[in-house]
Amino acid sequence: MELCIQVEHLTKRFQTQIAVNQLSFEVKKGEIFGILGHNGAGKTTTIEMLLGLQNPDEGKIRLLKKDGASIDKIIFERIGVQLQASSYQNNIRVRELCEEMASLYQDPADYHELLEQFELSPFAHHFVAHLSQGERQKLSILLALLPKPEMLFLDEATTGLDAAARRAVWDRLLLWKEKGTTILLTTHYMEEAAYLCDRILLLKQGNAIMEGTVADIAKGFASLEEAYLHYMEVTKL
Ligand SMILES: Nc1ncnc2c1ncn2[C@@H]1O[C@H](COP(=O)(O)OP(=O)(O)OP(=O)(O)O)[C@@H](O)[C@H]1O
Repeated sequence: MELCIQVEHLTKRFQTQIAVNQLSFEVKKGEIFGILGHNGAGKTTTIEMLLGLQNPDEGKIRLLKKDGASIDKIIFERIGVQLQASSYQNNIRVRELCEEMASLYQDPADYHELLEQFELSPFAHHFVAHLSQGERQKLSILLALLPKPEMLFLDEATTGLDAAARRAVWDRLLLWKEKGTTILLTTHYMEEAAYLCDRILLLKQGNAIMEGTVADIAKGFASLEEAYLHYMEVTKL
C-alpha cells in the first residue's frame, strides 16, 4: 500500500495558542481523506503545513515519499491546491488566468475542457473580479486540477456552491479519484464527507479525536452529522 502523505506529531503554535497538536495521520494513494472540525480546529493550518506555507513547530511530514514541508518544483508539478483565501490579480479575465496558470505546468489539463465541465465556459471572457462567489469557487477548483494532479488539496472547496453545483463538483472529484488522484479535503458539510471520503479525521482544538471510515465513525448514530456533533461535544481534551 503506497502512502501519499505521512504526518507524525505535527504541531503548530501561534503565540500561546496550540493550533495543531501532535497530529499524526496517513493518506493512502488513491483515497479521499477528509479532515472535519469546528471553526478554528486547525484544518487550514494543517494543510498549509503540508504545503510548506507554514512552518511546523514540531513533527514530520512526508509528501509523495519526499521528506520535509517544502514543495520543490517536482512536487509542485504533481499536486493541485485550492485554498480558502485564494486571491487573484485584479483586471484578469477567466481565460487569461487559466492560460497563465496552465503555463506553469509541463503537461497541463485542457482548461477549455475544464471550463466546460464546470459550466464556466460562458464566463471565459469575464473578469474574475466580476464572477459570483460560487463561480469563483468553481474556478478555484478548476485551477487546482490544471496540473492533472496526483494529489489534490481542497480546503472547503464547495462552500458557497448551490446544491446542484456542489453535487456536480463531487461527481467530478470522484472521476479524478477513479483516475488515481489522491484527495485531501476539508469540509463543514457532513453530506459531502459521507459522499466522498474513504476515511475521515475529526479534529477538535488541534487534536485528532477520531479517525476511520464514515461507517466506523457513524456507527451507532442516525447519521455522520449526529456522530460528529456527539464526538465534538463529549470528547474531553
Ligand atoms: N497566522 C495566524 N496567527 C495567529 N493565529 C492563527 C493564525 N492562523 C490561524 N490561527 C489560529 O489557529 C487556529 C486554527 O486556525 P485554522 O485556520 O487552521 O482553523 P480551521 O479549522 O481551518 O477553521 P475554519 O473551519 O474556520 O476555516 C484558529 O484559532 C486561528 O485563529
